[in-house]
Amino acid sequence: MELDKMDENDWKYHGEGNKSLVVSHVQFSRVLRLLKYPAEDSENPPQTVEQAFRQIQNIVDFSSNVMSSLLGDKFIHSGEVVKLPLEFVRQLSIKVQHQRPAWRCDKVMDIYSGCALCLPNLTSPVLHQPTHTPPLCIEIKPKCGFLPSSKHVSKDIKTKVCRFCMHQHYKVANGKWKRPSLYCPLDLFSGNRQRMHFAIRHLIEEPQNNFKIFKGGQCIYSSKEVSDDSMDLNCLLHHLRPYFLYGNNRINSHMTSKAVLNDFITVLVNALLSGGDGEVVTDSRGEGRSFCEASLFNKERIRPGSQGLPSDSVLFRILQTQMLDTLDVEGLYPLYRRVEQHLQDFPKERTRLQMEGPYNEAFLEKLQKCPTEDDGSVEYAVAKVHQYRVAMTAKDCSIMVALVPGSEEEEDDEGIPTQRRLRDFLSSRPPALSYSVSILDLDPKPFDSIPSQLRLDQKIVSCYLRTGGALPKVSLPPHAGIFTAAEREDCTLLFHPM
Ligand SMILES: O=P(O)(O)O[C@@H]1[C@@H](OP(=O)(O)O)[C@H](OP(=O)(O)O)[C@H](O)[C@H](OP(=O)(O)O)[C@H]1OP(=O)(O)O
Ligand SMILES: Nc1ncnc2c1ncn2[C@@H]1O[C@H](COP(=O)(O)OP(=O)(O)OP(=O)(O)O)[C@@H](O)[C@H]1O
Repeated sequence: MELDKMDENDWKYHGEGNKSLVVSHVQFSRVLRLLKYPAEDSENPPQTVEQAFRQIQNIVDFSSNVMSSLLGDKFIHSGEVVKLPLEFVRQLSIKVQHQRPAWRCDKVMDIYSGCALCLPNLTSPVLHQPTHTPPLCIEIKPKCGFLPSSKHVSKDIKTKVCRFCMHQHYKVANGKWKRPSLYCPLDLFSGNRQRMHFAIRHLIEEPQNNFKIFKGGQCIYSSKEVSDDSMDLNCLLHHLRPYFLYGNNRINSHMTSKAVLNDFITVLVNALLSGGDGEVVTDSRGEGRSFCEASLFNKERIRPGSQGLPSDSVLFRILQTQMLDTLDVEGLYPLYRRVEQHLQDFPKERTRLQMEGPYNEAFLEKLQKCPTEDDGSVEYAVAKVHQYRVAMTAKDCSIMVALVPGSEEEEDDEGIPTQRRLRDFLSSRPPALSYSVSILDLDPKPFDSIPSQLRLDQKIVSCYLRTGGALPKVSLPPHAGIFTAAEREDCTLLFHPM
């Protein structure tokens, strides 16, 4: 990529979150992630070029020096900061504007600094061998996978119903989403295949901002708008079918929709549990803390067998990092206040305590060497705050699973199709799809955001208690003709046992 010869026509809108907007290159497997600002700041840049550059460099450092050590560097692509011509950025901003979802337009793309993060495009991985069917990439934002056990938790409900499930009530009540999602992160993080299947089914049913599917780099399935009435599941099935035709099905092209979805979810569960030969760790969330009372999964249906995640799987690593939040925001807040007071008294300490970075090894050491007991020191409080911020990042990151079909030209040394291809073609087992797993969106969460996180926590809990945990019936997701009422009761009716 030649930075002095940038042409907006080589880039297209790819997606965005709350803090950044992403464009992808039309030819190469690269994306540019640009900062966003509140629309009211659009006339005056809210920070200088140097500050914007530092903000993005902080993201790179936090990802490569801190999160990658906790999550495993095999999952992480930290990217690099690039300085783009301002005219290119302005033209790009005009070009992508009409493709942006209306509900994200309360923020505008940064057109002043010219700084961006350049990353590999995880939705169109570079292939060693060409395939007729393009890679399928599934993005999951799993959110928090455990119930807090901190003694500082003031409302019992927080130890029974997970934050995501409670938050759904608040989001629907406030119009962020029209319908609630019945996905429960505790099922996804359980390591139990039945529960994971159940969780993914609900992500498909109501993706919100937690689930997207890309084919050949194009988003083919997501919640486009707040008011989106129904996801076209049939259209999704049409896209998925070619990846899951095998054995006799491949010959007569017949496969039921349920079988296609079932195979798709099975492959996804396999990828999420993969990661080498790591031992399976019994549920690290502790006795009684691994089930959310709001999940519709029927516990009695669990077949004996695997419970817990392989220790080198992506889900295990994310969960362990999330669990660095040992105090819950309620227990953390007094420590935040201690640090805040200290910084007011000694402003120069902000640098020594690395409140805004640099995110280097010393920062990682600070949070890893935190004493177990509170000795009243500011060092203890800072270490807990740093741990909490890292946990917040892990609670808000996304997983990208890339599924790559075997190459059609795959041959052994003598030019004969490999045994595996032949076996897949003839057998009644799903064809081998190779997969790779990455984690994205590993930005540091600002120290100053802790008070608003406490306020949001309080609002979510009181909204849930006010409604008694009951969701309005009319707002339940439609099932696009695929999920029947009986299937809602029992996931095993829809999805075959594995
Ligand atoms: O607080 P939460 O759990 O609602 O998470 C926010 C996300 O909302 P979600 O519930 O996932 O829809 C929110 O996502 P959306 O804008 O809703 O897509 C952001 O990821 C936000 O992070 P940041 O402030 O942009 O760094 C996230 O904020 P924090 O991670 O800073 O709390
Ligand atoms: N390296 C990448 N390759 C492909 N797509 C990406 C990449 N990074 C981000 N994206 C896409 O862009 C979207 C927005 O990116 P990202 O989640 O990093 O934004 P954000 O503003 O930080 O999100 P949040 O709302 O969580 O703060 C992602 O959901 C994903 O679909």
